[in-house]
Amino acid sequence: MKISQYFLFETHSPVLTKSSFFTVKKKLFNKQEVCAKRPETIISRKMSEETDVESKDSELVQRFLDCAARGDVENFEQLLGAVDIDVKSDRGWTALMFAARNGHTSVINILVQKGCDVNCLNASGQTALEIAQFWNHKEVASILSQYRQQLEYDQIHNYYSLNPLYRASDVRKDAKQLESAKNNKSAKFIMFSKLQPFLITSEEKKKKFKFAVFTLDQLPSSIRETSTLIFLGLETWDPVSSPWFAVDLVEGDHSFISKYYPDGSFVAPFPTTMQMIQSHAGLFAEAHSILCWLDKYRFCPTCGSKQTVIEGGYKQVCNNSDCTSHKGVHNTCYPRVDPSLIMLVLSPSKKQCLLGRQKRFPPKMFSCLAGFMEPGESIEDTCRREIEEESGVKVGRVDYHSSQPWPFPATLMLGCIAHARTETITIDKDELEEARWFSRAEIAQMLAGQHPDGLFIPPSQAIAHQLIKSWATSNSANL
Ligand SMILES: NC(=O)C1=CN([C@@H]2O[C@H](COP(=O)(O)OP(=O)(O)OC[C@H]3O[C@@H](n4cnc5c(N)ncnc54)[C@H](OP(=O)(O)O)[C@@H]3O)[C@@H](O)[C@H]2O)C=CC1
Ligand SMILES: [Mg+2]
Ligand SMILES: [Mg+2]
Ligand SMILES: [Mg+2]
Ligand SMILES: [Zn+2]
Repeated sequence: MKISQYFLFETHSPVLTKSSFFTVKKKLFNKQEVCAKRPETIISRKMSEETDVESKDSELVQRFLDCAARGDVENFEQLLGAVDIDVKSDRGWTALMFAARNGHTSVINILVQKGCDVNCLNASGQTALEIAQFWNHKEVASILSQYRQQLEYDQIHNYYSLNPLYRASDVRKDAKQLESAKNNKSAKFIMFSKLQPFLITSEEKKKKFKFAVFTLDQLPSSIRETSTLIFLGLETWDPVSSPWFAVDLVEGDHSFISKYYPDGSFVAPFPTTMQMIQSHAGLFAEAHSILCWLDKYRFCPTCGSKQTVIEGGYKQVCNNSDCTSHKGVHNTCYPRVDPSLIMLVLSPSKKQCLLGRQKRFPPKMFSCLAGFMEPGESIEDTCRREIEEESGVKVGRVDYHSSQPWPFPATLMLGCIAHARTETITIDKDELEEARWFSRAEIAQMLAGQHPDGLFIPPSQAIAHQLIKSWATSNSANL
């Protein structure tokens, strides 16, 4: 039997002595463990590698890389757009690396302007910059190092966070403005049914999905009366710019959809939305999180009464006028977000990083450790607690890296770099199947899809990938 301490609260206020909580000691009986399976959220390896595998096979890719290697600008430009700009050869070499190897400044300039990934690593852990430096192509090295410096000053934007809209909370809080936005001739509407988005294939970027966008005159008036319309925002800060709405379609006649977009379909959000054009992935994150909240919080969490949806789906007010949710910090009325930590743990020597495998991961995939923030915790506390719980490793300093909305349904991933004080690993078998330290060289092989045992990390759309990559590419010469 253990002796435990209890902190006392009375109607939400802590019972305090002069300087501390008033505590009582009480015998604690054996705690019953309650284990429930989390819903499957497998990051599909197939999705992550689909682009690579298909294009690797294609003759187009060979020609693209070959033109870059030979500095054949004319033919190279013709192939741009037909293949993924960062497509890799079998040894993990990109067009940028081939051009850097042979000092083709003109190809380098084109690739950089088109937004290629200058931080890619090949299977030997080299970036294009290091290849240019090794072969003494000074002009190429100078362009690449300037561009990398510029990137370091730019804000990091993770997938699902690039929402192009100005959210215009002033418009959604004003019933008159909201009504006129719904009737605005330039208004745009995207469709959901049972929390599934209606998507089409992008004409500009084949193999990518985007929303089918409807205009006001394409929308039957009955839809606007029967469905919930979520106000997503305005196209620009200008109040007369086009408003965007997500329509949650109720059961009924949806034939207008196939009339305009016969090739589109309602799809399961995960993992298909990982393959959207980035701006639409941002729209999806906003709309899907709100719709999931409206779907789950149908009654007032405080008193159980019915609620009324207002402010374009961004608020629900309790219909019971005596309900305490109307007073003070009425945070049950607004959409909820669950903060969660995801961290790349560096070994005390900084030469290795810690990755783990959850049972639900596809075979051979390793990722960063992650865990939900608990009430009353700081980011640093959550990070240290989750790492110690899951791996037994003790962490000292924690540095913030970047964040990512993870709209399944409304998690906010806070990405950190954690500095370990110890190395011994003892895994929590409920959470992880395996965890181990990886060297930079091994990470480079995984990033290039060249690990000898076929181990790999999540795709670039996941913040886990970005954390791992940013460590592997910073100072990659020390591999
Ligand atoms: N974007 C990315 O790159 C990655 C994202 N993630 C996401 O990070 C999140 C957290 O990771 P995970 O390792 O699962 O978390 P934890 O390490 O905290 O472990 C999961 C536990 O959290 C419980 N849980 C579920 N929802 C909540 C909540 N809202 N608040 C507190 N605890 C909760 C689960 O309970 P129960 O057993 O009752 O379900 C489960 O026991 C997940 O949403 C996951 O999908 C994870 C890795 C990579
Ligand atoms: Mg955990
Ligand atoms: Mg976890
Ligand atoms: Mg946890
Ligand atoms: Zn209520």
